[in-house]
Formats: sequence, C-alpha cells, structure tokens
Amino acid sequence: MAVLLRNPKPITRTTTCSIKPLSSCISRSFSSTTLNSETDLKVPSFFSCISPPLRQEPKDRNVQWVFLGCPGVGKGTYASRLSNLLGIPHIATGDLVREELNSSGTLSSQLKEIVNQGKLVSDEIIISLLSKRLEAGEAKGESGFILDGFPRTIRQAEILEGVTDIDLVVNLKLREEALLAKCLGRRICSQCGGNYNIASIDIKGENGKPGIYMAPLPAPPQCVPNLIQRADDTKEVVKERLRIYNEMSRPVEDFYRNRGKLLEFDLPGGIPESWPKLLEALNLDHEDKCTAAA
Ligand SMILES: Nc1ncnc2c1ncn2[C@@H]1O[C@H](COP(=O)(O)OP(=O)(O)O)[C@@H](O)[C@H]1O
Repeated sequence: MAVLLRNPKPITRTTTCSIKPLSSCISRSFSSTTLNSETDLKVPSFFSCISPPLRQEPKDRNVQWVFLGCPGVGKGTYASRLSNLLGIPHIATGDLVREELNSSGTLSSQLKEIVNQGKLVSDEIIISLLSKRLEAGEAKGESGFILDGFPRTIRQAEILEGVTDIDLVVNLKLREEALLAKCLGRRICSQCGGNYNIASIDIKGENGKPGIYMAPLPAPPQCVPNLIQRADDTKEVVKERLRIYNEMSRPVEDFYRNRGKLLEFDLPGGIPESWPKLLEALNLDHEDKCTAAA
C-alpha cells in the first residue's frame, strides 16, 4: 500500500523526525491559576513561557492535523483511516476520556456523570489527559498526530495554537438529520474496539440540497455477539451533545477559518463515496483509493 503526498503545503511530511516535547508544552501553557478546585487533578505548575525551540519547524516533524465536526459525523472513522495511511497516531480525546472513565482512577465517576449527560469535560482534565497521551507518544518517537475531538473550546484551541503550529484542520460536515441517526446506530465491538453502524440513512434532496445515502456498516460475524452501544449515544444525550457542539465548538471552526487553516469537507455519502473524495481534497494520492473505501 503506497501513499503519495502531492501537495507540498501544508501537507508535506511522511517520515518520523525528531521528537518534540509537545506534551510538556501544553501543560506549561496552562496556568495553575486556572485550575478547577472541584477536580483533584494536578496540572503541572511549571507553566513558564514556551521556549521557542520547542516549536519544531513543520519540516522537522510529522503532520499535525485536527479533525473537527459534530458528534456522529465520522471524525473517528476518517481520522483513523488517515492515521493508518500516513502512519501517524490518531488521538481521540473521547477515547482518552472513556479509558479514564472505565479505569478505577479517582476521576472515573466524575467523568461518567459529565459524559453521560452529554456535557464537556473541563479544559483542565482534557489537557491533562492529552498531555499524558502525547508524553507517552513522544517516548515512543511520535512527532505528529491527527487529533480528533480536540480542541472543542476556544480556550483549548488557543492553548494548542500557543504550543504548536497545526498544519491543517479538517471540518467534516453532514446534514443534521443524519447525525442523530448515525449516533443512535453506532455499535462498538467490546473485544476489538471496531466501530460499526446499523443505521441506513436515505435523505432526499430538497431546496437545492443534495440527498444523501449512507449504507449501514455491518460488523463482521465474530464481532456481532460483542456489540455494545456507548452510554452517551441515546437520543436525549446526543441532542444535548449537538447543542453543546453548536454553542462551544462551532466557534472553534471560525478560530481556524480566520487563520486560513480550515478545510471544509461536506461528506457526500458513506465511506465508499466519501473516502476517495476526502483523499482528493487533502491532495493525497493513494493507489488503493478505491479498495480502501470498501
Ligand atoms: N476536547 C474535549 N473537551 C471536553 N470534553 C471532551 C473533549 N473530548 C471529549 N470530551 C468528552 O468526551 C465525550 C465523548 O467525546 P467523543 O467521543 O469525541 O464524542 P462525539 O461523538 O460527541 O464527538 C464528550 O461528549 C465529552 O464529554
């Protein structure tokens, strides 16, 4: 499987280069005076200014991309496909939150309550979880990432912008009617973590808007007995997550639009139609473009 990056700017790197201690940069940029006393989290207090050498030049590191989009739009699906294609980690803050929530850590019950109400976890907690993940990646030699679900507030975006020069922000878009159905149809294999969807979406075009068809994404037979639904994928909670996205995360789109980093991508349908078009929009040439979409 070969991937060719055609566009020299902003998508230029495929090789792993030297390590940038981004995790510590993020923690450093986080003033201890902002700590939420309700949490028992200790965000590192070494928040001196980020020293310029830590801002590695894009040419010396792997790509650093962000995926934005409403719940259910498919950020995880496409970010994870690109991560496999480009050989860079896909870091989903939702996954980090769920890992913590399922652990026996002190934050677990607090996180469960917040997530199951469809609310956002505090910036402090998210930054701390993300910093830990980046730190672990740096120790393994990672220098790039595709972030999914972060940043979700202007403050998170400012912190990230303060410590690294994000190359590209992909804003995935899908008609609102499809989002709820996609969340409600989502199924996860509790054994392998695979994501599937039982929803069959067929929305007719109207008022100049094109129709959209998205076939179900069935689980393979070995996963069927292990399929589970996320506790926050209920109708009520998804509606709240969509409301919060519009209130808190929509402004993040403008934040990146104003900086010329936003690539808007309207999903034309399911994975078979969308994946090759996304690769095209990203100026990525992939010889298995068609088969990869299956
Ligand atoms: N960057 C973030 N800031 C605050 N909370 C977050 C963030 N990322 C994830 N979460 C929490 O984890 C939950 C699940 O996130 P995610 O899997 O990305 O869901 P979604 O399908 O809504 O995009 C969110 O509803 C929120 O409670």
